[in-house]
Amino acid sequence: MFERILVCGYGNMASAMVDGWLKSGIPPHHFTIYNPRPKTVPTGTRLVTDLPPTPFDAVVLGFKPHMLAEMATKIAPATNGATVVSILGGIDLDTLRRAFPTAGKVIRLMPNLSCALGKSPIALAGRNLSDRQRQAIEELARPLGPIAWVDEDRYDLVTALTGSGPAFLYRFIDAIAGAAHDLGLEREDADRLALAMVDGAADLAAASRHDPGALALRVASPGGMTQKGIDVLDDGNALRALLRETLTAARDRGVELAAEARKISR
Ligand SMILES: NC(=O)C1=CN([C@@H]2O[C@H](COP(=O)(O)OP(=O)(O)OC[C@H]3O[C@@H](n4cnc5c(N)ncnc54)[C@H](OP(=O)(O)O)[C@@H]3O)[C@@H](O)[C@H]2O)C=CC1
Ligand SMILES: O=C(O)[C@@H]1CCC=N1
Repeated sequence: MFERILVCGYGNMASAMVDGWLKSGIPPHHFTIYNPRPKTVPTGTRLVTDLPPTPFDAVVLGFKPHMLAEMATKIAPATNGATVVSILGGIDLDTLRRAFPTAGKVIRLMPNLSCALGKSPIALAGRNLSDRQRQAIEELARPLGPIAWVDEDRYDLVTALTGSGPAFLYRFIDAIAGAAHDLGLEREDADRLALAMVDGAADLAAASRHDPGALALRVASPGGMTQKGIDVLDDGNALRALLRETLTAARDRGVELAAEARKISR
């Protein structure tokens, strides 16, 4: 188990992870949070604006991918012998290893914001890990949500699905509420009803023995209202095609981010 954890960069994602870890019962004094500008951090964690000279078991990279080269130099001493855990979209294991040559192991961990509730799928990738190292990583990841080890050649696709996915879903909720408003509902009512509908539908899908495709058929009575709406989404495979394009664009941006980081780190 990692006990001395340095979190580098404390923005939207890293703060959601710390919230998830604290909610799971990990003692707050395990966390040192490094951010160049002061931030409000949870009680009992330690905020530093300069890196302390103390060693760490794990260093979580919570900054933006384009900062990798600058940060690698800055935080190098803290990564000596530590497990580096990167949430940086697109940045591959080879680039991370070049950036942190004295780290113990380098791991990719892809969360989403739901890890604050312990409900984010967590994609993991790493190489040549002993059983003990795997176990330590899994113990760190599990409080944030269900974990899956992923081959690196599919990692950007998984990132598009589970890391970026909440943004696509939020857009869907916003769009269906917006459409209901366009057709005559008060916007506030439409927002509230759309969110409650998604909340219940997601819970039901998670608890159901039926897959979402089959559940859709259980909603749609033959010859009824829902089927007419589904026909619009299915016409020319419109929804599926739009989402394939969406995931492709997000996935391919990961490849570009990795290429940009490799250029900088040479
Ligand atoms: N947002 C999301 O849902 C997800 C994000 N990610 C990944 O998480 C990472 C962070 O994204 P996100 O949280 O959205 O971005 P944010 O902009 O919210 O967070 C970035 C953080 O880095 C800090 N920072 C800036 N400069 C430095 C520095 N020199 N040293 C240390 N910290 C610094 C910023 O501090 P300040 O605020 O003071 O500028 C900020 O706290 C990215 O690599 C992204 O790919 C992965 C999965 C999902
Ligand atoms: O937008 C991004 O690049 C990151 C990766 C997944 C979610 N946010």
